[in-house]
Amino acid sequence: MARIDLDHIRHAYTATPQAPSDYALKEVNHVFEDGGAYALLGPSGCGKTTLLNIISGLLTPSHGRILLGDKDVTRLRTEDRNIAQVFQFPVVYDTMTVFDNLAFPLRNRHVAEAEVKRKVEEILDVIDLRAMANRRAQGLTADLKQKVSLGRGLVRSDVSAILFDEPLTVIDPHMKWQLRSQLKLLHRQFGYTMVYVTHDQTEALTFADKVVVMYDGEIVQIGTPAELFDRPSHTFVGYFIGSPGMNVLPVKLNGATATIGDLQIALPAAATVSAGAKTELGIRPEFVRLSAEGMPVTITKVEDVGRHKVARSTLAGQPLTIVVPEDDEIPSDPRVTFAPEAINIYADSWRVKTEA
Ligand SMILES: Nc1ncnc2c1ncn2[C@@H]1O[C@H](COP(=O)(O)OP(=O)(O)OP(=O)(O)O)[C@@H](O)[C@H]1O
Repeated sequence: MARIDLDHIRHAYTATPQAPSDYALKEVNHVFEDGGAYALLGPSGCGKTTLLNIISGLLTPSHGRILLGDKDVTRLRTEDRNIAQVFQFPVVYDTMTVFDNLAFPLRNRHVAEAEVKRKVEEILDVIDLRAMANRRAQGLTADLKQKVSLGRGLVRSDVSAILFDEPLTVIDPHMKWQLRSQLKLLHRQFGYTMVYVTHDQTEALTFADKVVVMYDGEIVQIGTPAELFDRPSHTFVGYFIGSPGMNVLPVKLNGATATIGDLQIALPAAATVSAGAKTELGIRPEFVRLSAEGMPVTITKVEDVGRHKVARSTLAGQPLTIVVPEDDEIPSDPRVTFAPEAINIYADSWRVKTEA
């Protein structure tokens, strides 16, 4: 396995890009560590597939270099990059048996037949298809075929990285969870470098050690699920991760005080921002406390979602979502306080350090 070095990568699909908006990838300059499990997460069109295709070699970036380990592979074809790929839809050889499909990448590299057998049987257990090993792939359902594709991606242990492009799209919902757990287990066992594209946050958060959040052609944060939840680097991360997403309120800043309308909110420490920046305060609905004390809110709607209630309200004319513990009553004169340690401050959408 190898680390993946994305060295000032930019990509435009147009021949003569000029404005930043001409670039599907604006500037990606990050390292994916050897043996890390990374999920590329972001909304449709943010550039996930473009980045994955640049790593795999299906696409050559307009600018920048890509290194696998110490080797510059920017100009190498996919076949010469030593990576395994699993796509959204199954790629199997219909006339071959399930066993032979899995054995194919190994036999292609002249692995000894005893080792082929050992490895294929191990993978058959992972994808739970041992009973079908001798069946032709042709007659299998789409989700079984996709399991075979997944297995083929996992069968070689000498690859630099394994890339997955929304591989569970065609898999039954209850199977998805099982396969995801299996992938995670395999990752722990063998230490593969894995990059997994998805637009599903549950899938990303359960699969990956590090989630790479992309937005509008940029990586806006790489972090553990906890880091993305507690300290979103960009307001988009706050909004995209978590359900409901983070509240983002326009505020004026003065040292360690944020002002919204006539209300003042004490910050854990002073936030320094450049003059003229758009300043906002982020607070997750879980850390807004509804009480008899604090800043007055107007509750507009309460949704009971089982484990807790979600109250939609307005604070100084701005929308504010509050997570209310299931057994708590909504007070008749509702007020809120913000847990100070859970407050994040943003200048032009990027987080500003406020820790003392
Ligand atoms: N072959 C192409 N030619 C021109 N533009 C493209 C091409 N492929 C992608 N794009 C554009 O590049 C941007 C990024 O697309 P990309 O497919 O990488 O996003 P994505 O995050 O993978 O989206 P999705 O989740 O929908 O697959 C989009 O604006 C898309 O329209």
